[in-house]
Amino acid sequence: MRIAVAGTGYVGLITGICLAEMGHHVVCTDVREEKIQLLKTGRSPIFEPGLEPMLKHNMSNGRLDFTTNPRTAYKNAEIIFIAVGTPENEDGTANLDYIHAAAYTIGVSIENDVIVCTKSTVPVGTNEKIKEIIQSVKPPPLQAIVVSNPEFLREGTGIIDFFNGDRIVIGTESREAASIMEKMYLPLKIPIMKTDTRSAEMIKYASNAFLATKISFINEIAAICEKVGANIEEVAYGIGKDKRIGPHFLQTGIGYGGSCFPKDTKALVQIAGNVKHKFELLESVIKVNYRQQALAVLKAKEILGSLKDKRVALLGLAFKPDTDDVREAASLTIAKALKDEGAMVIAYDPAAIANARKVLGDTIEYTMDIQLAIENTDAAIIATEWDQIKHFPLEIYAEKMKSPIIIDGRNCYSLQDLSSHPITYISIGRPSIKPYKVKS
Ligand SMILES: NC(=O)c1ccc[n+]([C@@H]2O[C@H](COP(=O)([O-])OP(=O)(O)OC[C@H]3O[C@@H](n4cnc5c(N)ncnc54)[C@H](O)[C@@H]3O)[C@@H](O)[C@H]2O)c1
Ligand SMILES: O=c1ccn([C@@H]2O[C@H](COP(=O)(O)OP(=O)(O)O[C@H]3O[C@H](CO)[C@@H](O)[C@H](O)[C@H]3O)[C@@H](O)[C@H]2O)c(=O)[nH]1
Repeated sequence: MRIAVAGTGYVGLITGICLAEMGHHVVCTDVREEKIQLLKTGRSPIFEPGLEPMLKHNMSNGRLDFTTNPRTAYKNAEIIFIAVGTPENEDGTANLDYIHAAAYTIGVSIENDVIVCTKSTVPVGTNEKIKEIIQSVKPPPLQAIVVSNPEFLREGTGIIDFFNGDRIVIGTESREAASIMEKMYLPLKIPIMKTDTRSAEMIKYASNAFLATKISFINEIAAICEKVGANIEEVAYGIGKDKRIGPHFLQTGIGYGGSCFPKDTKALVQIAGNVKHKFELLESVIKVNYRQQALAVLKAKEILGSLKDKRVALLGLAFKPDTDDVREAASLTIAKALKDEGAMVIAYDPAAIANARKVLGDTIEYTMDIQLAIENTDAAIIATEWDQIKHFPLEIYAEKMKSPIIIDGRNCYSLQDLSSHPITYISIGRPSIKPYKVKS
């Protein structure tokens, strides 16, 4: 099929490249000239495992192209995917400016009947608005059928998720469009659910809200475990064995970040509020997450006293491993809090330094070498469970740090491994090892 994708961010680019890999002819378009220029040279503007080789492969076989010109992208397209951003407004609602602009450009550009398929996460009713905007510039008889097709991929495993998703949701009132979309996805052999547009839009928010709820729930249990002397790892394993609960998304830590859970939970609270429903459960999930992101610095203060002039290594900047994305990452909250306390911060990350620097500037130091990061520091805070951090030898902490104190916000190390090292180790929801008070 001939497919166009609007937006070459995490979702648009992964979707476009994977559709080309399936054998479709794909043209991706973006308003950002520098992204398109980079992509045209076969390089990916984002760090996503496996993406660049697949990009190069499909460009060289002629199935994948990039342009800043929407008319070129949409010419003769049978399906246009919208994958532009829907960031949060100050009041927590979803900002739909990019969606509306993309819809308008589609309306202006199209010259044949087309399916417009929304991958972006959008509040209920948005697809109706998209249709309205397109029709306002391109009225019938030209037909643009709008379909909601929410995306469930995770950053860092985007390609795996595209080809092995748990389900594909197709939301439309048009049987014809649903069957074309179904045919397109059929080779993936992923269960397809066809539903109405509004339910499809809601499925996306409800999925993310539920997953965020699991995380905040386990973080609450972890806080109680610390006080009653239980071990959260044992507890999460024990409850996850119950098939009705399941083992996923029960990893405790310093909270969820990323471009989706924080904004989508807030947007759903607003969506509920708009219809006079106070979503109290989700409001608490969000509150718990703020508390969780503040935890690492509180624990550092408990053990070190004042953080003024203390040198602290911040290990991990990305909101999760295998991505360069720092949007809403706990590391940013931690870095700012440490600076507010007067600490000197040196951060390590294998992929996300450039993006973190855009937010934090030169308020902290950066390095891509863990040994350099921890050298002569008073404490190390682990914010992301990169493999490079999880497998970093404990004896080197003891050797290189001024005082070997690790505050592990992602429970990277097993307590047994710690017991043979002279390290003070504070993690989340588990007993602390050799904690001692350092006089400030
Ligand atoms: N990041 C994820 O893992 C993920 C997963 C599922 C769903 N989503 C949702 O998908 C959407 C996109 O997320 P993302 O992380 O890929 O965003 P992103 O910010 O990484 O990328 C969005 C891209 O759209 C481009 N753009 C903006 N306006 C445009 C226009 N009019 N025409 C063409 N391009 C335009 C931007 O320049 C940018 O490159 C959001 O609604 C998000 O909630 C994201
Ligand atoms: O048990 C867990 C699982 C995750 N996290 C944190 O939760 C955040 C999000 O992680 P993850 O869901 O793996 O990454 P995302 O790429 O943000 O993916 C989520 O958000 C996407 C955008 O909507 C959806 O498409 C995905 O289905 C959904 O998992 C990260 O900060 C993780 O550290 C935890 O703290 N504990």
